[in-house]
Amino acid sequence: MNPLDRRATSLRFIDQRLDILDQRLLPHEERWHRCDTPDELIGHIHSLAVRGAPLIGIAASLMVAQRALAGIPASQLLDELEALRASRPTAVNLMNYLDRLRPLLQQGADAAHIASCALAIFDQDQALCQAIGEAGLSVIPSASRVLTHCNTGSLATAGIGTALGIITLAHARGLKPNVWVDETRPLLQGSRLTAWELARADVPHRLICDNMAASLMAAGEVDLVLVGADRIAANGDTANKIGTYGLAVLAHHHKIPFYFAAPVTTIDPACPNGAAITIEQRQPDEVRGAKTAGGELLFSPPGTAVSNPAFDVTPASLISAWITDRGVHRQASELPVGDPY
Ligand SMILES: CSC[C@H]1O[C@H](OP(=O)(O)O)[C@H](O)[C@@H]1O
Repeated sequence: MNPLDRRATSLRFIDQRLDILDQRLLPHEERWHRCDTPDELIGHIHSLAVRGAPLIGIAASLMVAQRALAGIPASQLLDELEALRASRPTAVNLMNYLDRLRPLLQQGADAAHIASCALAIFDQDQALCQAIGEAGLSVIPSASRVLTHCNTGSLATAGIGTALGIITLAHARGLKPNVWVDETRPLLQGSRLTAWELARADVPHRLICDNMAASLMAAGEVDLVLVGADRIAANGDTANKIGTYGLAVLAHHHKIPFYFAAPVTTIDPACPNGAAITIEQRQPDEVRGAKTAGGELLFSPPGTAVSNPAFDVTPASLISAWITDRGVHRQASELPVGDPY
C-alpha cells in the first residue's frame, strides 16, 4: 500500500489522485468521480457533491497535494489554492486548512512536504472526530432521544463525524440512543445522508420533516438536540445548516439541552461574533424545484422568487455547550482558541 494513500467514506486519495463520492446521489447511488483539477473539485464543492465543513477543507488540501506531486509550479499552485479557498464562504475549516499549506508554497517547499501536510490534515481530522465522540458521550445519557439536523457523520469528515460521530459511538458503546432525523430542507442532507449512515450503523432512528420538531419537543419526545457546526465565532455564536437556529429557540423554550459538536478547526477566533459570519446564499431552484432531464420536479410556480440561505447563526445564549475534541465547553470563554496543531 502506498504510504500516501488515504480512504474515508466519501473521499479517497490513492496513488496521489483524489476521488470523491457524489453525495448528491446518495442514498440511491454510490458514484465516485475522479478529480483531476482544482476546477473539477470546486464544481463538486459548489454542487454539494462534496460537502461537510471538515471534508470540504480536507478535499481541497488533498487537491493541492495532488497538484504539487504532479509538478505544478508554486506560483500556479498559489492561485489554485486561493480559488479552492473561495469555493464556499461559511465553513471555516476550508480556510484553516488551506492557510496551513499556503506558507509552504510561498517558501518553495517540495511536493513531498506539501503532501505530508495535507495528509496530516486528513489524519488529524480522524483523530479530532474520535476525540469529539469520546467527549460527547458525557452528554448522551442512556436511551436518549436525540434530535439532529443535516449530516455530520463520516460522509462529512475523514473520521466518524462530529455530532453524528457522537451518536454512532454512543450506540457502539451500548448507550442505546434513538435519533430523530430532521430531513433538512432544501437539500435533504438528513433524510438522504444521515438516515443512510444511521441505517448502516444499525442505529434506531426516525425521519421527520423539519416542521415536526416543535410538536415532538412539546410532547416530551426529545431529550437533547445535537448538531454540527460550520463556524464558531469568538463569542460562541455558531453558524450551521439553515434551520439550526430555529431548533435552538425551540429547545430553549422547552428547556431541552442544545449542543454543537465540532473540531477546534471549526473555531474562528478572528471572527468576533455571528454577525461577522458570511452566510452562503444558494440557487433558487434548490427550494422551488427545477425541470430535470427526467421530467419536472417543480414545487412552486415557475419563476417564484426565493430566499435560500444555506446556513443560519445561533447566538451563544441559546447554546448549552460546545463539544470539541478538547472536551465539553459550557461557556464560550472556555472554547479553545487558535490552531493548536
Ligand atoms: C461535520 S459537517 C458540519 C456542517 O456542514 C454541513 O453543511 P453542508 O451540508 O452545506 O456542507 C452542515 O451545516 C453540517 O452541520
